[in-house]
Amino acid sequence: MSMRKNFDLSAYLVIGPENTNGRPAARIIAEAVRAGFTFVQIRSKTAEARELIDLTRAAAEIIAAQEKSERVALVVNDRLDVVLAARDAGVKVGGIHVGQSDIPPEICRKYLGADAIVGLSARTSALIDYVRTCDTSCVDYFGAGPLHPTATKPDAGRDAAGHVVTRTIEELAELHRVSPLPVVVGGGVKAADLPALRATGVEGFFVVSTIAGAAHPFAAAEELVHIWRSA
Ligand SMILES: Cc1ncc(COP(=O)(O)OP(=O)(O)O)c(N)n1
Ligand SMILES: Cc1nc(C(=O)O)sc1CCOP(=O)(O)O
Ligand SMILES: [Mg+2]
Repeated sequence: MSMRKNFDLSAYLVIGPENTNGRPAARIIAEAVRAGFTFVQIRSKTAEARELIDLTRAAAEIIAAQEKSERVALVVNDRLDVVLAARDAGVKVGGIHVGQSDIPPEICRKYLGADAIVGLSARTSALIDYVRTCDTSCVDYFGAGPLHPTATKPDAGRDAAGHVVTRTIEELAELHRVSPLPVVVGGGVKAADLPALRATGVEGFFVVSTIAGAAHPFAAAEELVHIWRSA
């Protein structure tokens, strides 16, 4: 079955080489997947294309080595060129995550095909109206945030006046109610946020630093997965 019909957003790792305090990103991906993370996004604002392709290949091999290729989705942030190059090299990469100012989802769909996963960051202003009315025909899920201000993405939630606007738990519950697509929420997410986030009904959480910056990434990942599953 194609991953597009079968992905699990519940525990979603976003990671790149600049997030790991000098440790290999591949090692942290391996630990998170072993701990039960269900979705991996390769995201780097500094790596060159070749480094991104290599990391995407390493992530796909890690997922396959744990016999989770049919259950753990792998996507690349922003870089349609990297997804295409990785696929051309035989790497099992499921799709792409794009934002409002990135390559349009319909172009991603056109080049990646019907089986690919295309994730879209929901617009931060007027979020609820946006997800209710936007064209979702070629999108598979929404990323929403930030739950808290975050140094990982200082522009997340920044409004025209330069203020960071975070999403409230009430807003996220409403977002879940009106969204035609599954929603994953991130931005400064920590273990203590998960029970309230789970109660909104959204399909999952995404994290960078709570795993990639942790002294013990496996333990951090296991804790998040356990809390989400038992909340
Ligand atoms: C799952 C998920 N949700 C939101 C984002 C943010 O995407 P975007 O707005 O395009 O910002 P960058 O990540 O490209 O800086 C995401 N990456 N993943
Ligand atoms: C990639 C990303 N997107 C966000 C959004 O709000 O759209 S916040 C974010 C970074 C999340 O990193 P951390 O878990 O370290 O806060
Ligand atoms: Mg983007």
